[in-house]
Amino acid sequence: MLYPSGLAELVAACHWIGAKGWCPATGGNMSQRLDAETCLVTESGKDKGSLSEADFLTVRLADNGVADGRCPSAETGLHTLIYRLLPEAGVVLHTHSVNATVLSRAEKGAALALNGYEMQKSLSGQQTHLGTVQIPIFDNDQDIDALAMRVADHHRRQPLAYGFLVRGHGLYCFGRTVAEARRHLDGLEFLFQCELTRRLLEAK
Ligand SMILES: CSCCC(=O)C(=O)COP(=O)(O)O
Ligand SMILES: [Zn+2]
Repeated sequence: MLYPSGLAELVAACHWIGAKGWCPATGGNMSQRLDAETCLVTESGKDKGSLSEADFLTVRLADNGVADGRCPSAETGLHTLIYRLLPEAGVVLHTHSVNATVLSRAEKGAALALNGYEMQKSLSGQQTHLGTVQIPIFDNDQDIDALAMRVADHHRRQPLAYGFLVRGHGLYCFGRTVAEARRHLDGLEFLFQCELTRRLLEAK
């Protein structure tokens, strides 16, 4: 297979994510849009911190179909949903960090509200710490189609930006490019760490 030029950058981002400890065991999955109809998605069950370009499979956005009989991520339906809903999305990163996993359970509401942090400006379009960034939280579900339907319903009422949490599971985040998705992931993970620490300190 001829790999697209941007894929090396995504593989490097996966290695960085692995080094950060945000994809323990075989957790997490990553993807990159190829065009209006297809994307590349990581093969299921791999260690996402030590991927190579050969570990990405071409998947159809319309029906999650794969040409060569290999098995893409069990959560492929969430990646393809994001590309269908957001034509500007070019890269999706899904991680299982401790902070995203714990905070998504500690917050019982339907969204995590982040405000007062300078690092909110790591998210495209955010210009001040005075605004509130709402990261939606969806209850986890082993039925990815059902989870994807809830995400799609939410998007129709309130368009997704940056990403969303899945309760007790992890973070999905996205960007137009690898660099933007990576900045969003780094920024959100920093904000999760701050918010979790703040809640712990203020609970005393
Ligand atoms: C131990 S990981 C459980 C499945 C999961 O949530 C995940 O992100 C990895 O699934 P994949 O099929 O993409 O390897
Ligand atoms: Zn997962």
